Amino acid sequence: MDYIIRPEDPPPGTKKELTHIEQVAFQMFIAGFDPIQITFYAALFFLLKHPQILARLTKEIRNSFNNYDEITPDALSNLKYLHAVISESLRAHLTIATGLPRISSGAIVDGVVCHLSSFKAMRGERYLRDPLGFHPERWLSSEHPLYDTRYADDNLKSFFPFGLGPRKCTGREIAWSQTRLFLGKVLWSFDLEGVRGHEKSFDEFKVYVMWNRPELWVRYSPVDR
Ligand code: HEM
Repeated sequence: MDYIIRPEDPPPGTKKELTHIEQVAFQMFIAGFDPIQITFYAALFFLLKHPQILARLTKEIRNSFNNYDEITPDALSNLKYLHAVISESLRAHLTIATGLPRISSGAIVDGVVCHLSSFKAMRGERYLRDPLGFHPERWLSSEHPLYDTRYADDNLKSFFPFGLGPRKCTGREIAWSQTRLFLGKVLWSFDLEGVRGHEKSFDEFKVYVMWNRPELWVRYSPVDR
C-alpha cells in the first residue's frame, strides 16, 4: 500500500482518486494471491499424477544444492527441468480460464469487447501434441538429456499464461520466483505422495469466473538427512 499512497502524502482528496486507489489495491490483492495459489496447486496436482516426473524433478533439485539456504530464486532459475514443469503446469491448468477481454478496433465491430481464449490456445490440438496430457519435455531444448522429438513441432507461441500486449501481467517475474522457490524448498524438504482414496481428475474442476476445485490431499514426509 505504501507504493500506492505514501504515508507522508495527504489522504485522497476526491471521490475519483479514492475509487482509483481502491481499484488498484483490490486488483493487487486478487492478482497477487489467486493465480499463485492456482499455480502451486496445479504443479502439485500434476506431479502427484505423474510420479516419474515428480521423481525427476525431485532429483534435479536435490542434486543441485548442498543445503536449504542455497535454494534461492536466482539459483533455481538455472534448473531446466523445474522451468519445464512450471511452464507445463501454467499451460495445462491455466489460471484465467474465462478469456482475456480486449476491445476490438476494426477487426470485428468497433468498441465490441471480445475475449481471447487462452484455454483454446494453450490446451488446443491445433498448436500442441497431446495438449490434455502433462509433458514437461515439450519445454526442454534439444541439448537436454530428456528432450523428446515428439514435441518438436509444438507451437509454443500459443503459450501466454501472463497475457499479451501492454496489459500483460506486471507480476510475472514475482510469480516465477515464488513458484520456483515453493517447489524448490518443498521438494528439497519433503517426499511427496498423493493420499490413496483422494485421487482427483481435472475433469472435476469447474470454472465460475474463478476456478472451483476439490481439495488436494498430499502426504508430506520430511526427508531424513
Ligand atoms: C502464476 C501467477 C500469475 C499468473 C498466471 C498471472 C496472469 C495474469 C494475466 C493472464 C493477466 C491479464 C493480462 C492480459 O490481460 O493480457 C494478469 C494481469 C495482472 N497481473 Fe498477474 N498473474 C500472476 C501473478 C501475479 C502477481 C504475483 C502479481 C502481483 C504481485 C500480478 C499482478 C498483475 C496485475 C497488476 C495485472 C494487471 C495488469 C494491467 O492490467 O495492466 N500477477 N496476470
